[in-house]
This record gives sequence, structure tokens and C-alpha cells, in this order.
Amino acid sequence: MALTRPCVSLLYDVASPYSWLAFEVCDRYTKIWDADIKFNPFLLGGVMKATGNAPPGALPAKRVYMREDLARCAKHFNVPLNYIKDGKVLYTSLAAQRLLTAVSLDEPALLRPLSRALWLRIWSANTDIAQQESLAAACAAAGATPRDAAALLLRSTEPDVKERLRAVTQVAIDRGAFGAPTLIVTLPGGPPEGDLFFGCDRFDQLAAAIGQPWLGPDPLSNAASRPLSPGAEPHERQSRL
Ligand SMILES: N[C@@H](CCC(=O)N[C@@H](CS)C(=O)NCC(=O)O)C(=O)O
Repeated sequence: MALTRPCVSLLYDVASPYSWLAFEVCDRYTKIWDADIKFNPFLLGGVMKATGNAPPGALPAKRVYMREDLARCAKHFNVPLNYIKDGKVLYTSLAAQRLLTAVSLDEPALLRPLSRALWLRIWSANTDIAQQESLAAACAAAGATPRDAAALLLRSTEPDVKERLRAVTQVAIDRGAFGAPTLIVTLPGGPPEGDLFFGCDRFDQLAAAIGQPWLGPDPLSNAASRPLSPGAEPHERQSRL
């Protein structure tokens, strides 16, 4: 179907703190931009493997820089991000990304609150997101009943959910993704492959590309008066990139 307005597709993984920053910006700008903003969980590990890339933390100098950079970014973006201190926290996000994929298919209104709840666990409270109990706790924080959480966790292990996550990741790789966050911008009448942006630090250029205003990373809030909680308004089902 032909686009009637710009589309911004955010591809993210909750293992990635920079994805969290991009996610919050996209969430905030859904109320500002005349554009469709789509939230698509993908698997950063799969992207890294396919492209031969490695997480920035794998290089000691980058790891040191990242710690400083993320502390600055947390303030700049008004997101309560804390660098992971506890070596026991697992970065493995496969189960979490499968759960988010199941949610994107079956309970799309829960996608944003659950994504945020997972980031709050791993990148703010520095707690696990790999174990089933951790995922159930994130579902509860996002507002799911224990029964719904159990059903979604079960659903996340089904073949079509695994395949959907694999397929979304492959589309991103084919388009040129090498890390997260990846944003793909498509315009009415523009090429179907769109423009690819990497990182949470290109929103000024992205906004220019879609002809919409860039008002900084947190345009709506008085930073001091709005603590971040997982909740977000329901939104439309998202079925494609
Ligand atoms: N400058 C980017 C950095 C984003 C970044 O380092 N993302 C990591 C995952 S958290 C990644 O995928 N890096 C791949 C790379 O730098 O090649 C930003 O501010 O968002």
C-alpha cells in the first residue's frame, strides 16, 4: 500500500542502551511528528553475527568511553539509564526479544510498556532480563496480568514468533544494518528501501529527512516533573517494517 506520510521504523534490542534512548525519542515524537513511527524488536546479536561486527563493549577503550558517554546521554535524553555495574547481569536478550516479538503480534498495545520495563530492569536497575521469572516480572511491571504474562511467555517460544524475529532481523541486515538502534525512513513516493540511520544521535538529520521539526530529545516534558514508568498509551497493531 502506498505511503501517505513518512514512516520511521525503529529496530531495537533491549540489550542495547542506545536503543533505549532512540526508543524514548520515538515514543515522545509520536505525539509531535506527522509520521508513522513503528517499533520493531530485532536481534542485535544476529545483526552482529551476520555482519562480523562486535558490541562496542568488546573493545576496552570503547567500553571506557561508553560508560562516560551513556552517563551524559542519560541526562541529555532524560532517561534513567545506568551503566551495568554487576557482572552477573546477562546481556543475553534472545528470550526478551522473542517475548517482544510475540507481544508485537498478539498484544501490540503492550509493546512499548514492556520494552520500557525490560530496559528499566537491565539498563536502570541492573537486573536480569534472561530468566523466565525476570520476563514475567517485566510483564507485570508493564501492566500484564500473571495469566497474560504466562500466555505471552509460552507464545514467545512458538515457531512463527521465532521466525518473525529472524525475518525482521534479516530484513534489517539486508537493508544494511550493522548495529542498534537502526532507523529506516521511508517517504511517500520515495524508494521502498528508504534511508538508514544508525544511532540515537542522528535524530536532527532524520527529522530533516521527513520534513518534521526537531525539538531536542525530550520536547514535551519538564524533566524534573515526569518520572519514567513503563506505561504508555495503547497504539495500533504493527505488522511490518
Ligand atoms: N553513536 C551511536 C552508538 C550506538 C551504539 O554504539 N550501538 C551499539 C549497540 S548498544 C552498536 O550496535 N554498535 C555497533 C557499532 O558501533 O558498530 C549512538 O549514539 O546511538
